[in-house]
Amino acid sequence: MVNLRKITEENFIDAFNLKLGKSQERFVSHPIRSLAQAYVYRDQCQPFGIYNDDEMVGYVMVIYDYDVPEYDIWHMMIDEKYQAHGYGKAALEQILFYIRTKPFGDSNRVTLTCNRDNDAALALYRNMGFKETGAEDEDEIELSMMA
Ligand SMILES: CC(=O)SCCNC(=O)CCNC(=O)[C@H](O)C(C)(C)COP(=O)(O)OP(=O)(O)OC[C@H]1O[C@@H](n2cnc3c(N)ncnc32)[C@H](O)[C@@H]1OP(=O)(O)O
Repeated sequence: MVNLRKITEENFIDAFNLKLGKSQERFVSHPIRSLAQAYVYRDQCQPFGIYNDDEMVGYVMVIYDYDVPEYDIWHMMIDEKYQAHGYGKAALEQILFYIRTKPFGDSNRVTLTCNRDNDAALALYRNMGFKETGAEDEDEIELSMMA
């Protein structure tokens, strides 16, 4: 069963060892880089390992933007050998459940950006109810929903 676990000293090496497909590396920062950013934003974000039972199969970070305010989903990835097993969809449901607990502040708005060529991720987000906001930055388009 898919579950989220906070990144701690117990599991950060497992996050370091997650692998993207070669063609996917341009779509998302690897957890190593993401965790460096998580340190910078440590008062407003939570990085998670995505688990199937006790096995780490992916990674994601939730960060609160106090200026909007809104919750943002950053750097979501499923290890290439575990993709297309339903883990991404199940993890996204868990992420929205976490955001509904409003861990950093009072907003139901959830936003992410995704490369316009990333068909798999765009299908996942659109199926979950995310809609384009019209904002874009180079190859990244912004999508948003109310949790
Ligand atoms: C905000 C951001 O972080 S954007 C960056 C997103 N991350 C990446 O691009 C990293 C590389 N990709 C991945 O890690 C994964 O492919 C993810 C996270 C996008 C999806 O995770 P997966 O576990 O593979 O997806 P899962 O098996 O749960 O499928 C969920 C939906 O995604 C879509 N999908 C998954 N794989 C594909 C594919 N190869 N082609 C098209 N659509 C796909 C489908 O809509 C699918 O739903 P369905 O099975 O009901 O049709």
